[in-house]
Amino acid sequence: MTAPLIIAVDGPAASGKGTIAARLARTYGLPHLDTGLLYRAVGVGVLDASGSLDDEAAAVAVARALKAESLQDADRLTSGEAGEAASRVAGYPGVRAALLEFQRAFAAQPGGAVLDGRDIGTVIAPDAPAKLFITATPEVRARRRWKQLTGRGDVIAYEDMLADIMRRDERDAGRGAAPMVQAEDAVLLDTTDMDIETAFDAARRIVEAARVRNGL
Ligand SMILES: Nc1ncnc2c1ncn2[C@@H]1O[C@H](COP(=O)(O)OP(=O)(O)O)[C@@H](O)[C@H]1O
Ligand SMILES: Nc1ccn([C@@H]2O[C@H](COP(=O)(O)OP(=O)(O)O)[C@@H](O)[C@H]2O)c(=O)n1
Repeated sequence: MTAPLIIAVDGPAASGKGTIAARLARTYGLPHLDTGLLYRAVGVGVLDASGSLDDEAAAVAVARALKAESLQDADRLTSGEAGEAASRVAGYPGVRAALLEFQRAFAAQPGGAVLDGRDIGTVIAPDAPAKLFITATPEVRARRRWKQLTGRGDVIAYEDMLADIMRRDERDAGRGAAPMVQAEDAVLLDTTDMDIETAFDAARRIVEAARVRNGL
């Protein structure tokens, strides 16, 4: 029996990792988990309970009680407020520990899986045969996220979006618990000058090379 095809897709905000991960999942007929949604749901859960994002115990309690229903409100979870709250609670080791098993189990499905986030290649699925680290300049990423959010009616200035993204990058890369970092064996894909189609083609070629290398 061949080993399962686990595809780990990491990278900073609005680099295009979710878009690429979803398309890879469709291409290979694999289930896909956007792990950022888990952290976003915890952040929103703390805010909804009128808790403080500085309160680690409150965030851990929300993470431990997380249910599938908490992942349904796509509009709320993809808001700028949710992204900011997510990156605040994601720094707490207790929150990460509470979400670890679910993600590991998802990655370990017999047929394989695609997961995207910040620590998939380093912590959740360190043995994944295919690992990508998707990036782009902060300016291009801010432009993409600004277009995405204003396109659905959110009101935000590009300059504020850029500041949000840079602050979140710094927090995600600088934290002690599972910081955002390219895994040693991940392939870097810089999508700054690529449209979605070009970026996806490049990602698919990276996965194809990994399949050949691993006999999958
Ligand atoms: N290469 C690209 N060129 C232009 N827009 C892109 C590209 N990749 C993704 N996008 C768009 O940018 C936004 C953020 O992409 P997404 O995949 O959600 O990023 P991430 O998961 O890294 O936060 C989406 O609106 C998406 O359609
Ligand atoms: N595997 C993951 C996924 C997300 N996160 C955190 O959750 C926040 C939101 O993640 P996301 O992937 O939904 O964010 P975007 O890249 O889509 O903006 C990130 O800024 C990280 O702080 C994490 O710590 N680990």
